[in-house]
Amino acid sequence: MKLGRLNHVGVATPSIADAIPYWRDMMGATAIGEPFDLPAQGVKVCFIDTPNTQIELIEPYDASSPIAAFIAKNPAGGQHHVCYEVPDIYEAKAWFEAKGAKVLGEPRIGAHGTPIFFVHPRDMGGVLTEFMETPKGDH
Ligand SMILES: CC[C@@H](C(=O)O)C(=O)SCCNC(=O)CCNC(=O)[C@H](O)C(C)(C)COP(=O)(O)OP(=O)(O)OC[C@H]1O[C@@H](n2cnc3c(N)ncnc32)[C@H](O)[C@@H]1OP(=O)(O)O
Ligand SMILES: [Co+2]
Repeated sequence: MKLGRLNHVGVATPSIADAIPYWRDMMGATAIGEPFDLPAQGVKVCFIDTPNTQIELIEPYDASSPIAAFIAKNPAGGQHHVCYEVPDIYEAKAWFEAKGAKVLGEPRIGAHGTPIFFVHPRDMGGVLTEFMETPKGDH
C-alpha cells in the first residue's frame, strides 16, 4: 500500500454552530464550509480549509452516532481521527487486515464522495485512523 497525503483531521464537537466562532475568531480560519448532514455516517459535518489540509468538524447526528460515546466521554469535544488518502481502498483494507489490524466495517462512501474505512485506534498507536480513496483527478 502507498500512503497518500493527510486529507483531514476529524474534530468532534457537541455543536458545529458553537464551534465555528472558535475556528473563525481564534484560529483565523477564512474558508469555512456550509455544515451538512450525513445520516448514513451518523454525523453532521463542516469542513474548514487550511493551506495544506482540512479540519472536519463532526457533530453527532443522533443518539446512535458512532461519535456519541466519544462526546459523552469528552463533553467539550476534541480531536477524534486523522484521515489519509490511499490510491485503492480495497488494496488498503487488505493491507491492514493482513497485518492483523481491526478494520471497522466495510468501505462506504464518506464526506468527499469516495470510499472510506476506519482502523481501530488500538492497532494505530491510539489514533482512530480513517483511510479514503483519493478522488479521481487528484492523483
Ligand atoms: C464525515 C464522514 C466520515 C468522513 O468521510 O470523513 C467520518 O469521518 S465519520 C467519523 C465518525 N465515524 C467513526 O468514527 C466510525 C468509526 N468509529 C467507530 O467505529 C467507533 O467510534 C470506535 C472507534 C470503534 C469506538 O467506538 P466507541 O463506541 O466509542 O467505543 P468505546 O467507547 O468502547 O471505545 C473503545 C476504545 O477505543 C477508544 N477510543 C474510542 N474513540 C477513540 C478515538 N476517536 N480516538 C482514540 N481512541 C478512541 C476508547 O477510549 C476505548 O479505549 P479503551 O478504554 O482503552 O478500550
Ligand atoms: Co473523517
